[in-house]
Amino acid sequence: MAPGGSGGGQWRRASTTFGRPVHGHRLEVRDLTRRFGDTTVVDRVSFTVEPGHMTGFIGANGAGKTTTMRMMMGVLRTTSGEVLWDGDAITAQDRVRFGYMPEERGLYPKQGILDQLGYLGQLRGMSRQAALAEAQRLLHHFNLGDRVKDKLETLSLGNQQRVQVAAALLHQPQALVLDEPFSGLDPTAVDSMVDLLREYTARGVPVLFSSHQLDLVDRLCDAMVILHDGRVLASGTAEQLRATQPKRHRLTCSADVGWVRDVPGVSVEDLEGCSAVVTLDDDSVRSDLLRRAVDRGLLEFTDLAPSLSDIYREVTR
Ligand SMILES: Nc1ncnc2c1ncn2[C@@H]1O[C@H](COP(=O)(O)OP(=O)(O)OP(=O)(O)O)[C@@H](O)[C@H]1O
Repeated sequence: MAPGGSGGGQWRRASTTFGRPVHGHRLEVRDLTRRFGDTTVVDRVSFTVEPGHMTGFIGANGAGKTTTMRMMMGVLRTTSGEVLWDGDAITAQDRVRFGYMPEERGLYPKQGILDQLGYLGQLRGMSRQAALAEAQRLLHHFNLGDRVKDKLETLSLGNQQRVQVAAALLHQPQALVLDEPFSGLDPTAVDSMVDLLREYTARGVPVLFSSHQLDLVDRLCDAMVILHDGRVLASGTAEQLRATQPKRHRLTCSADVGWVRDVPGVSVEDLEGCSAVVTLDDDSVRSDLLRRAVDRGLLEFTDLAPSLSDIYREVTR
């Protein structure tokens, strides 16, 4: 993903996700801004959700994620900036083909879930029969196959959440914009939701979802956008983001490694007995450090790849 946007009309070229070629659509926001009164809550936000990329949208409470997603979906007016679909200004017709799970959810508590999903599918242009068939498939996937006649309000909150996600997926959407789809789900429900979303990314569907669950974002995402006080602090694929971080290494010797503090060009992040986590000013420091370590019984010197959660903590510090 290219922070700050990229040229339009390039979506047909293949992009690669973990070596897997993917064709599909690309969803982009450019300089998106929203003010409420004198307060700017989304400030020139730019990022791209590439075809087939599961993109995590993360940031503290109030960072502006929901406001950004609402503008992307056209349910909230932008103050300035634009949303692009395959490089062109997005239209209402494009958005009809999106799957959107809003923060406020929006299904009727007192209506049977299959009935309700069938109706929603029809609103989105499906035949009733096709909508019911797809709704049943999705409900079955979420282990709700025996609850299809129940009213939404009789389901547990986690199960209601699954039905809300099914509603967003019903019409074979070409893009997914999901506001905290994993909140309140148990680990099994998370896994089955992940499986389902991967069906979409495998077909090239760009998926943007917000979450506070950094471990999950780490496990699931091809790319990430980090928002802080309405601004994008970092965005890109996991690989691109990792490349921006200082390289950390674990050094372990057969005796105490306190001496490592005195090696020029070495910064110690953590030290406990025979083991330390260090960063090096540059690559030339490595041979000096290793020479000294060999003299002191070197057991291990390994590169530590930062997790996306580490990157998040680093850039929002
Ligand atoms: N209609 C509104 N009028 C005034 N301020 C608003 C309005 N909607 C949102 N805000 C403010 O915009 C800021 C961003 O809110 P938003 O809901 O987009 O954040 P968020 O990142 O989704 O947070 P959370 O993780 O808590 O859901 C907040 O300070 C919020 O109070």
